[in-house]
Amino acid sequence: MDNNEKKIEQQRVDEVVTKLTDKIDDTQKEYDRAHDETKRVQQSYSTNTSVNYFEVDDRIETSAELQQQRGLVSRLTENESILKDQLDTYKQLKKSPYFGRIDITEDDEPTPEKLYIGTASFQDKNGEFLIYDWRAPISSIYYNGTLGKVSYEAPMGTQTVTLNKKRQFQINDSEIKNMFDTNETVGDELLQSALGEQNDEYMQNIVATIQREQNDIIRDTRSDLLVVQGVAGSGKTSAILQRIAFLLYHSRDTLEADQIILFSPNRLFSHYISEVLPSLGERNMRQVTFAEFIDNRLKGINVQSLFERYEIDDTLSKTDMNIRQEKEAGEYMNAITDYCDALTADKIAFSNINFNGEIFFSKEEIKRVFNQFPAALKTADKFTKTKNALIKRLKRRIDKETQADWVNEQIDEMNDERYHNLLAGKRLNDFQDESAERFYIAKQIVTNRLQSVYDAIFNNNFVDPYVQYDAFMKQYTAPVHASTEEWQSELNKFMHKLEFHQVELDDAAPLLYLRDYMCGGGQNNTMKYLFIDEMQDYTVAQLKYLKYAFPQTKWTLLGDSEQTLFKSVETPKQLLDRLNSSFETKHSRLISLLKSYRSTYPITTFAKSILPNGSDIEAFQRDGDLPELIVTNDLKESYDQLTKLVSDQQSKYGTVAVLVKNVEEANQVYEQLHSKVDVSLLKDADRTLPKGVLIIPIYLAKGLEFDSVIAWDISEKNYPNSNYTGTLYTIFTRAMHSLTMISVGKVTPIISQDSLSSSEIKIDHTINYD
Ligand SMILES: Nc1ncnc2c1ncn2[C@@H]1O[C@H](COP(=O)(O)OP(=O)(O)OP(=O)(O)O)[C@@H](O)[C@H]1O
Repeated sequence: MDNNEKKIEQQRVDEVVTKLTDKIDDTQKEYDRAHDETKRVQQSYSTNTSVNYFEVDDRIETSAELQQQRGLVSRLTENESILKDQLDTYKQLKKSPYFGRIDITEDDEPTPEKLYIGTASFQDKNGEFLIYDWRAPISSIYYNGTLGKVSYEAPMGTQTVTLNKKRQFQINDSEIKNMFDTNETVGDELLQSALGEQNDEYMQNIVATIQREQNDIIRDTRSDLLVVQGVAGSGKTSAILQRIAFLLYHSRDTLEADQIILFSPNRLFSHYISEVLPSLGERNMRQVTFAEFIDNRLKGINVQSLFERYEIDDTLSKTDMNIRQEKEAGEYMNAITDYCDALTADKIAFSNINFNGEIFFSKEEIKRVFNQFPAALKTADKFTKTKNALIKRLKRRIDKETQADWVNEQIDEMNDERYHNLLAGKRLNDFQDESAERFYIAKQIVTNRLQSVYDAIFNNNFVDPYVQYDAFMKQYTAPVHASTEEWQSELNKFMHKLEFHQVELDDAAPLLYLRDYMCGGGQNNTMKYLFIDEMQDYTVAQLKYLKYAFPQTKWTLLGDSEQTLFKSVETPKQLLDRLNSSFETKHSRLISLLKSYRSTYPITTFAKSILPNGSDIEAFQRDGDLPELIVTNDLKESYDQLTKLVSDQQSKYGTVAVLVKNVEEANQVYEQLHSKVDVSLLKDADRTLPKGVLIIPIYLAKGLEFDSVIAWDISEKNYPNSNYTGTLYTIFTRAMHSLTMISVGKVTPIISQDSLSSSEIKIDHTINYD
């Protein structure tokens, strides 16, 4: 591209930057004013709270006034935070105002228009768009269209225009570093440069280089079940995050970030992706791991985590596996639905509601209440009616208790501040006389005291879900995958573990479903979108429970069936069949991503060579060193090699990870290394990635990436058969620029002669196949 053209573009960048600078100054002033105002109101608020409360009228008036002031403060704070967000956006734009330009002509408008596309929109004083937000309807042309006639979806329907030019920019610190004209979705040059960079603690946004098939995922607003099967490094996680940013923009009047929930594979991952949405000017969605979600709903019980389960997977018997399969299937959940629907009062495990060590509502009383409702009602409806009836009874007992001596004593001894707090929200005219006010205060005191009884009713704590689940299992006959005796011993195991407050992961979703479905609770109707990353790690039973728990959400599921850990790899078709049979949706869509962007060409080519269907995977053309395999004679030699390797890689790359099979191996490697080189051992509870070389069990590294990966001990002993193909594939594909493998003795058969002949790697010791 000629220099003159670049000069003209730089001039435009300069003009936009000048306007942005003015805008930043104005917004800063506005922000300072807003900040002062908030401070002023807050100060007067705290002066007001110190007025005296001796007179009844004063007390109530003060309370009403304080309510008003609280409202004002919260409005001002909100305004301040909007201005702060705007300031941040303008400052970010100033560094890099845009990354794309499209020249278009509309059919009825002969003069071409130049539109510039960036991470947020920016208008000048006359309302003219100097930058279009990448999520604006017209910006989709940038990602989708090749030159010529193109169409895009706008609020008023499909629009068609002619795309005359597409230009890409790399602008750093207000200066154009590179620019290209292209006819492709987003040309290779920019992508090469983005992917060639070294990794840091946080994932980056990819809005400047979104690829066409990723754009389909990001901009889909029709599907209520969107399933993305994407190979390792194909941008699934990136696509979800940009999709969330897109949805927040597209439905900005009706959708808030906290109505979106993402189930992420582990806590490190949550931290890793935490900067993407803020870098696009959006708030983060809610994020939770499945284990956290379960723990929250089964308080007081220690639910086995997926990670704990991985650790013992090797030791399980065939029977254990069969039973697990039984409980993970959709049919098991269907059986629970049928069981709950048919429950009668005498089959329900009611329990007493206690207060202060004494029975407040006995289980017999609760059962009688339950039994008075028509048999034809659904079990959950009977539960709701029972709850309402119990709450009525509780209220009657509260009213009676207000006359008790202890209550009168408390009121007489109460200090002004507490009295005032109990009156919060009340106005002067709300009470006829002082005794009405005293009754109100007494009621507050008793209600507070009996809060735990109310909570017990509200949370359905008058039924024992564990006993009920046990009863369900007892009557559950003819398991498909296990014999009657095996099933019986499973029942004993469940109750035995429960004594120690433990529940296995396979039981968690069925148990929760039984509890919630039976009582009609545990549903969140405010959540509008649900995302699951690494969907291959979820069982159908778990997905069904989530479907029950979030009934109003649209679903986006992303995963890679090849990255299944510690079990044999399932084909995408099998995975999909499982999903399709448990989701009854109107608009479902499957998108496959076959191109892998994360790793260099040699690494992807090698990684895919170990998969049975690896040839479908397309490696992005990015140069790099060949993966290296070091085969040693014994453990000592391996540790020596590893120590050398760690120091060497550390000097070359920002992030280096030694990926191992499990915690035991991680501990052993750490023991050997930590006195010689700077290494950190990562555990399940860790939320952030420390600097230096990391030793990580593979299940904690899911979804993450590192400049350099050292795959520890990929020997036959450690990875004996194809059950581990997914595990090794996941390890290899965490590497962006460098992959080194160490094998203590004979190499795993997963790296077969065939796989070696279809890819190129550097081997420092002959592999012996016999
Ligand atoms: N269009 C793109 N432009 C720039 N970088 C991209 C693009 N698509 C993917 N990448 C990069 O490729 C890497 C892999 O992306 P991501 O983690 O989203 O893939 P994934 O499919 O979730 O991977 P995995 O399943 O292996 O965890 C990231 O570094 C991401 O930034």
